[in-house]
Amino acid sequence: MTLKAVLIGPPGSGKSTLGRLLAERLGVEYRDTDADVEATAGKPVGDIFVEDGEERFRELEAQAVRQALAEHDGVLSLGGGAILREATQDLLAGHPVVYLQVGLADAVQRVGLGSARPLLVLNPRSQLKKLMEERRPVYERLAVLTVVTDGRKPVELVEEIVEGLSR
Ligand SMILES: Nc1ncnc2c1ncn2[C@@H]1O[C@H](COP(=O)(O)OP(=O)(O)OP(=O)(O)O)[C@@H](O)[C@H]1O
Ligand SMILES: O=C(O)C1=C[C@@H](O)[C@@H](O)[C@H](O)C1
Ligand SMILES: [Mg+2]
Repeated sequence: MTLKAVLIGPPGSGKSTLGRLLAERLGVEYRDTDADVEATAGKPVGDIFVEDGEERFRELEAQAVRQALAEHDGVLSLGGGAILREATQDLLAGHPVVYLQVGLADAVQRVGLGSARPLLVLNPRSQLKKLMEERRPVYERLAVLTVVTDGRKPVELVEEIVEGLSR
């Protein structure tokens, strides 16, 4: 078995939600680098940001992506900012990378006002807008398939991914 899909996109694009559903649909294992980092650090992503800093989180994240790409068969969802590291961008070449695109309105609605996302604690709307604008070119460049998720149901999106990757 080989890696079936790597999901990338900003917070709220649905990487974790669709990743789980896609893996179920394909009958393969699901893995999420945010969960891998939390397991390694022994604490939630938010606590790593606060106690150790974003740089430390990015270091752990880069290692988690490297390890997952080397050993995981199935569907892999990346943390929203994992693609910022050049080494990670290089590692993703040749993999079935799917960019989950989402507009600001839907993304804001989906992430809500919860504080589980450390980068969005202060003024989530403007933080999200800035982050999405900065990252969009990277997401687009790395993807072999782009799926527009606004107003679409997760189950429909999973079918679109399966179809898009089989072409
Ligand atoms: N297509 C969709 N339509 C409506 N709600 C959605 C959709 N996709 C995801 N959601 C909801 O949006 C929220 C965020 O989704 P999810 O956690 O999957 O995003 P993520 O891309 O993994 O974010 P992060 O980068 O923070 O890990 C969840 O509450 C989820 O149920
Ligand atoms: O977009 C980001 O930079 C992040 C997204 C989440 O998946 C987590 O990896 C963390 O909250 C940072
Ligand atoms: Mg997620």
